[in-house]
Amino acid sequence: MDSGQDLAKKLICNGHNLVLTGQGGTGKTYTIKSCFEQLTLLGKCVQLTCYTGIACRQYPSSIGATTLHRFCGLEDGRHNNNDLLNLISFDERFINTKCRITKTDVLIIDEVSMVSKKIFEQVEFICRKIKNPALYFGGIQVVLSGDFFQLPPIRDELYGDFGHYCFESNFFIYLFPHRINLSKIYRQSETSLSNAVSELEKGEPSEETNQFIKSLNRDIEIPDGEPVVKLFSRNLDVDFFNCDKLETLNEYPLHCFPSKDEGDHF
Ligand SMILES: Nc1ncnc2c1ncn2[C@@H]1O[C@H](COP(=O)(O)OP(=O)(O)OP(=O)(O)O)[C@@H](O)[C@H]1O
Repeated sequence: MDSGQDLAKKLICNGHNLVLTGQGGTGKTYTIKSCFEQLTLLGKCVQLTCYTGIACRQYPSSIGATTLHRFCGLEDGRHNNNDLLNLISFDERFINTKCRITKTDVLIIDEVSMVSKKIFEQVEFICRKIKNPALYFGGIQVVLSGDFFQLPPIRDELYGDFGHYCFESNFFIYLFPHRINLSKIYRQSETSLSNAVSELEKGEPSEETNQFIKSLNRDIEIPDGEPVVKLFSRNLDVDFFNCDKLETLNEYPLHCFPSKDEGDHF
């Protein structure tokens, strides 16, 4: 571990709240995994959560990472604080949520840049009311990990979420006096690329970065009829494209494969 990672681990394993940030590839996940192991050895009940299900998969199944929404029973964000508290306190469908929160000593929230102020404050409220009303987060130690230059919170105005960052919350500074930004990039050694990413995410590309990007400009030759991967930023465009492609396959019979998902409701 480098000195930043080592300091982060020491703070976390000594019971401090921490915000761990750093560009992609600086070893945030690596550090969190190591802390998880150490905290578990110390007999702590650690809940590792991510904003998305996909990010949960980067952790081994033995860690049992879940989404933050699942951890706290947030469902799709429709409940206000008191309604959600009532559900978790008295509705038997939320019994697992209540048990999870009650037994948690340490809550790790990965991909924290995507957690909105509204979600952050709702998780704090629920943990406090369920576990210990006298303490923020009910006394649960909280570790936040992520890169605020990556994906921001998603607005959901229907349910009163205006997409503010969690650090805009009034009690954020008070709760997280310790913040470590990891800076050594392990994932790749091409410095021109990592410098470019670092400068572009701040919106301040240097002359070298501009030159580097220009040097990548080239015509891409795609041989006729070769399949190429298309990327779209909206599901609607994906659906249109896929429909179009499916229609060109009409010489093949169309099969439907019905499926039924089963499992815990929450
Ligand atoms: N101290 C270290 N020594 C050796 N390898 C390391 C160290 N720290 C991180 N790595 C390796 O570097 C790679 C990137 O680390 P990791 O995935 O933890 O970065 P990250 O900051 O979580 O990235 P992202 O934000 O993209 O998720 C991994 O293969 C990891 O094993």
